[in-house]
Order: sequence, then structure tokens, then C-alpha cells
Amino acid sequence: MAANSLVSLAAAVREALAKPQSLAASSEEEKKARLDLIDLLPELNAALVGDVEFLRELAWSAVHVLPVAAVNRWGVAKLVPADGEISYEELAKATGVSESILRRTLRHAMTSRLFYEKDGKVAHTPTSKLLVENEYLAAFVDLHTEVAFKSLAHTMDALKQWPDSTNPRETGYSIALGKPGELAVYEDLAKDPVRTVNFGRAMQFFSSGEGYEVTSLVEGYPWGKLGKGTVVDVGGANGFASAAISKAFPDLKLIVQDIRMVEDIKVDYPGTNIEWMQHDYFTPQPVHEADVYFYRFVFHNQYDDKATETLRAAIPALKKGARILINDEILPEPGKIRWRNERAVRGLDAIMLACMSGHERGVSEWEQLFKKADSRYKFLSAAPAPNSKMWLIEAEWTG
Ligand SMILES: C[S@@+](CC[C@H](N)C(=O)[O-])C[C@H]1O[C@@H](n2cnc3c(N)ncnc32)[C@H](O)[C@@H]1O
Repeated sequence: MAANSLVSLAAAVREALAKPQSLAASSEEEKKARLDLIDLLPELNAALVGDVEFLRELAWSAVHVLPVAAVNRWGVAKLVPADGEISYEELAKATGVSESILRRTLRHAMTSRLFYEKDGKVAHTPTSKLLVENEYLAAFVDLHTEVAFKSLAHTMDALKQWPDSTNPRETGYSIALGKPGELAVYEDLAKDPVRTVNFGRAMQFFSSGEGYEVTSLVEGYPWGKLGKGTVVDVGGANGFASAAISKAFPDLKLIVQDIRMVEDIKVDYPGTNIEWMQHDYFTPQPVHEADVYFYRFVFHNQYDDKATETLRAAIPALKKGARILINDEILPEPGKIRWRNERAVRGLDAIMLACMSGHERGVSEWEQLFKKADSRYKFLSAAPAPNSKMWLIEAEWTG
């Protein structure tokens, strides 16, 4: 590339960044251009830094999660005044962490837009302030630093010890906790009501992300046809998906089930018709004759043996024509969807492996799963939900 192009490209980018409103996308063309640019950024970076440097940075990338984990664990964000500064000395006193470790860690965090230094003191950036202002985002950061980051670091050891394991206890997570092969993530989280609440919030935050919005589930399925029917949200966490469905279709009765105690997961959603129930989805489904049993982000937690067990446990409750509706992601063929979306779903697949011995699935794997569980399940369809990265996968009980 000629030096001119670099100079003009840098000037154009600088100019655009100086006027952030110029990067807002409203027309369809602009929206597409925005997504194209996001996909081009890593390619541009690789082209500018070169392959050697690119690989070097890739091997280094986990190191930049460390200050995020530290900020989360030490509760730094809430100690920094919203519109002022705090000294390292005061932060050290409040967190119980030495001043020198704090300074090193926070200066590292500052390279990722978290906090900045003003007159030698620590102040918030708009990004770090979100950790205080958005407790759902804070819960997401907590889950990913305290569960996923730890598990990923031990996954190679787990794979060596238990190659191809389908057991949710044989994971990087159980090794990270010093209980190899003994503890599954959900067993651990269920012990602690605070972490249970945080997990629900983290999932709710995840589902507010671009392409994961629960509106696609509400708008992408003909709930209205069920009239005054009953819908069971299996593994529904704090019920935010049910709440969205219930608000849009007030005639429906929603039942949220989760392994965790009702008092730990229950949230009051005014104007909704929701019942709460503690239920282990590996045991027979207690709600008989519902119209739809839906599982959102549940099956990717499980390998196929566990997933078929879950589908079989529903059978005693199913009336003829009842539907199983799965709202999950689909693994694409390599290179067939946008880079950013493919990277996100493959990243999630890696988290499932590291934390739970679970996995994301392709369309044919979903079809096979129903076949394997019981021949009376008729696979109906798998299609992307509208404007979403999530899919709707549906089967009918014909027994
Ligand atoms: C990944 S979260 C999905 C939550 C929610 N459906 C969503 O869309 O965000 C999986 C949920 O399954 C619950 N769960 C795990 N094991 C379970 C079991 N054996 N029986 C019932 N629920 C379980 C977890 O507590 C968690 O709330």
C-alpha cells in the first residue's frame, strides 16, 4: 500500500472518531457498512501489524482479562467516585490490596478503556462507569472472569485428563476450583444465593446484546395461536424471557422452572402471568399437558447424552401435539456467516466445553438429537429468529 493511502486512511479514521455521531448507522446501507467495518477491523489490524505481531498479540490476549478480573474481584469500580478521583492509597485501604499491585493492575486496565489517571489519582471512563451503573453488565463480567476465565485456563489439562468427556464435572472449572471431576458449574452456583441472582442477571445482560435480544423469541414464534395455553420455560433462570412473552401475550400462562430455589430466582414482573417452580430437568416433567416446553440456552450446556436425557424426562408430561421449542445458537459451516458472529458462537462453544462439557450444535445435530431421544419426537424446523443470532428449533410430540 502506498504511504499516501495510509496517511489518508489514518486521517479519515481520526476525523470519523472525532465526530462519533458520523458513525451512527440509520439507513440499511449504513447498517451494512457498519457491520462490514467491524468485520474488516481485525483484517486491517493484521495487515498493519503483520502476521508475526498478530500471532504474538493473539497469544497474549488472555493477559488483558487479568485486570478486568481484578477490578471485578476487588470491587474497584464502586470505590471510584462517579465524578471525581480517588488516590491509589485510599483505594488500597478500601480494597486491602497493596498500593503497588493496585497501581500496576489499574494502569494495565487503563489500556482497555477502564479508568484513567488524573493528577495521579484514579477516575472513571465512560466504560468503567458502566460497571457501577449497569448491575447486569457487572454480573456478566463477574460470571466471565470468575467462571469462564478460570475454566478456560484449565481446559487443556481437563482435556488431557478426560479426553472427549461428556461429564459436566470433568471440566476446566472443576480443576480450577481444586475439585477435579467432583463439581459442576451449576452445582457450585446453586450453593450461593448471591451468585444465583448474579447468574440470572448475567444471562439477562447477555440477552440484551446485539442479536441475542429476547424480542426475537417473542416475535419469532406464533405464541398468539396458543390462546390461553400454557408454556413452560425450562431452565428459565430469573424468568426474563417468560416475562417478555407474557407481556406481549397476556392470555398465556407461563411457568418458569429452574434447578435453583424459587426464592433465589423469582423476580416480580408487574403485569405478567408467571408461576415459579423448582425443577430438575433430568427428572420427569411435573407440568402435564402444556402446549409448549421451551428451553432457551439450555441444551448448549449439555453434551448429547445429557441432552437426550433432558428430552426424555419431558416425555411423561407431553400431550399429543405438544411442542418442544429450543432457542439456541446454531454452529455455521466455517466462513458462511459474518466473522464477528462466527467468532461469537465459536467462542460460546469454547466456553461450553471449558465450563460444562457442553457444545453448540449445527442444524443436523439438532435433528439427530430428537431422533436419538425418542422416535415419537417429530422434528419440525430450525430457522433463525427474526433479526437475531438465535435460532428457533421446534419438534412435535406425536406419541
Ligand atoms: C445458560 S442458563 C439459561 C437461562 C435462560 N433460559 C436464558 O435464556 O438466559 C441455563 C439455566 O439452566 C438452569 N439449570 C441448570 N441445570 C438444571 C437442571 N438440572 N434442571 C433445571 N434447570 C437447570 C441453570 O440454573 C440456568 O438458569
